[in-house]
Amino acid sequence: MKLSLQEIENILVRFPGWRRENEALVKTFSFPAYMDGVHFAVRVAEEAERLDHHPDMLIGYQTVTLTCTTHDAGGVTERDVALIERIERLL
Ligand SMILES: C[C@H](O)[C@H](O)[C@H]1CNC2=NC(N)=NC(=O)C2=N1
Repeated sequence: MKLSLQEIENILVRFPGWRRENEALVKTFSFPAYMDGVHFAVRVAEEAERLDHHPDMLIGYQTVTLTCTTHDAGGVTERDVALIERIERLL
């Protein structure tokens, strides 16, 4: 079930750097080099497979931007929160 705007705001307090953009949770991660971001993206992909919940990933030169939304629900759900929790633990 989609979380309300208020629920999302309350959750975001626990996750520095994450923001809400429309119907998604978004964060841009910075890395010293391009391949560091690529390796991070692979680890995120492995975690996503474990959870069966998959973020959109944009790999930049020294950044990776993750966009987490639940397509089936058309917005942010607890599945996205579980995913960003796991992603933060990868760092
Ligand atoms: C059957 C399977 O659980 C669903 O198709 C999953 C897979 N990964 C997914 N990932 C995301 N981001 N949103 C979804 O709705 C979604 N659905």
